[in-house]
Amino acid sequence: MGTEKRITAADLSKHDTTSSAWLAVNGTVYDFTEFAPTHPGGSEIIYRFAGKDASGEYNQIHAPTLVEKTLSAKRIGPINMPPPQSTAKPTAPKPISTPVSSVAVPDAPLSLTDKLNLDDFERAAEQVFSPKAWAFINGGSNDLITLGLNRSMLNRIMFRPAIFRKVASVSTKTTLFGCDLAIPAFICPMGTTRLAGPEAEIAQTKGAAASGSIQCISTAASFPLDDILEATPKQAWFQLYVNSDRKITEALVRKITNDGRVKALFITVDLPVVSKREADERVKADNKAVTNPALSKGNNSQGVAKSVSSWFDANLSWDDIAWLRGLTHLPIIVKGIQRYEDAKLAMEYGCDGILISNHGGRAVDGAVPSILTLLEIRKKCPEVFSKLKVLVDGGFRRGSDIIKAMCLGASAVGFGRPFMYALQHGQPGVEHVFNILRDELETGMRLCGMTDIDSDPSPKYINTRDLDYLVDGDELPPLRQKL
Ligand code: HEM
Ligand SMILES: Cc1cc2nc3c(=O)[nH]c(=O)nc-3n(C[C@H](O)[C@H](O)[C@H](O)COP(=O)(O)O)c2cc1C
Repeated sequence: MGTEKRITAADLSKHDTTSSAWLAVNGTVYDFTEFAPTHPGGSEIIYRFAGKDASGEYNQIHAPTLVEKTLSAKRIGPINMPPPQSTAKPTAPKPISTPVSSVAVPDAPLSLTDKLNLDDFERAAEQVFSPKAWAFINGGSNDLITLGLNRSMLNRIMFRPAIFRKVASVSTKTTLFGCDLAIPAFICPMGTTRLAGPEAEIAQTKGAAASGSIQCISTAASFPLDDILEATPKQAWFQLYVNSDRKITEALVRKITNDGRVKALFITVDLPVVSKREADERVKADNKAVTNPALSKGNNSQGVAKSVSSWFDANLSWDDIAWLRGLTHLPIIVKGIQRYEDAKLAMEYGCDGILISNHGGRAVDGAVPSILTLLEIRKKCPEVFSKLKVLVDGGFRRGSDIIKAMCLGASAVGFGRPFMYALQHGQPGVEHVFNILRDELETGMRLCGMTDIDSDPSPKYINTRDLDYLVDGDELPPLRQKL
């Protein structure tokens, strides 16, 4: 590239309109004119940086390879000015102990190995994440009611431990959708992951593999899908947001089907439209340092959540399961089940599984906490469990929480935010979270008198009286043979 003509800052600044929008990203100028209206994060952010260097904003959210791969045909050339010093608050997380970037290590509140539980990761994240990252990741919708209930309801289930059960040796292994799992836990799909740490989904997929588990890759991942799959040694699941342009989704589903490493397809249905996330909006409103007045459409206070959701298809229906089925042979799992009637419909429409989820309290606020939906499905339509795999996420933070869900018939539990907080430490952080969960799971099983997570869990091991009155129905019949 030595002889390539360099673009000057003056050249770049002339392309600051919707009809010619050039942006510099990491030393290279690209023509974003055609791409801007289709940008999943909204066109406004692109236009705001038209004619300018967007590296600071871009790198918080996306991996360097994303623009290189997506817009290689629109590359104009190298820029001859250094990337600007960000005028916004710093947003890249600062590592605590295991450095994941060249940022200086601050006074360490807790080293990685000193972190004893998943809440330790959350507390540390609050200290080291930028305000924007913390608001987006930790936040939920409206008054955070469902966010809080997800966890507090789990805490209202009590164990009924059995004694004299020869628990010296226990097995936490399971198999799901053709994947062997060391514990029945997986990394939930999460978008904009790079806000939490530069290695983002790469660290998550490698960390999951090293721990014998699996990541469900989000449609809205920070890294290009190819990069994540290349880093995935064996197996991954994929989460689908259906694009209003169905052709884009069809190509994507065919691609992941043909890849071979993707073993299951999760279609997310609990967020047909954008939800209201106020912490997120407030931080965004605070961060108006760089604007392009010529292009401003008046409202640039929408937060990360609002802008990322504008490309979702809000017209999905149960009939679209047949459309998906026509595109892939992979197991299809509906993510975002929040009532027993929909669990039954998923069964009737031939889905292979459901993931009970309210998006971690990020969809409609006031929705039933996930553990209660699981209880409701057990009481109202227990037949679902023999036809479908039932997974659950939302507020799970302990190995013992996994046992509670398994006792109610779940096949596996998803963990979201803890694996974002783990990214402070990159891959070692992800592995440490899995280690903690496995250790807590084994200990909890032994203390409850279980030896095999696949066959032992049953309602006999838990007391749900504190929740039962919230769902009417009969006493729970056991699902598994051994009590
Ligand atoms: C070819 C290049 C790009 C691609 C393929 C791309 C893709 C995406 C995708 C898929 C999302 C949605 C993430 C989610 O739902 O969690 C997104 C969000 C976002 N993108 Fe991009 N993007 C590109 C360029 C840029 C550039 C140049 C900027 C900065 C000027 C940018 C800033 C953002 C921001 C800030 C969000 C999150 C929403 C927000 O904070 O308002 N992107 N982008
Ligand atoms: C920062 C963040 C981003 C998320 N992005 C997605 C996504 O792209 N697709 C999706 O289906 N769910 C997404 N979710 C929801 C998670 O998959 C999962 O349902 C939820 O986080 C589980 O709750 P927990 O965080 O309490 O464990 C996201 C959650 C968070 C916290």
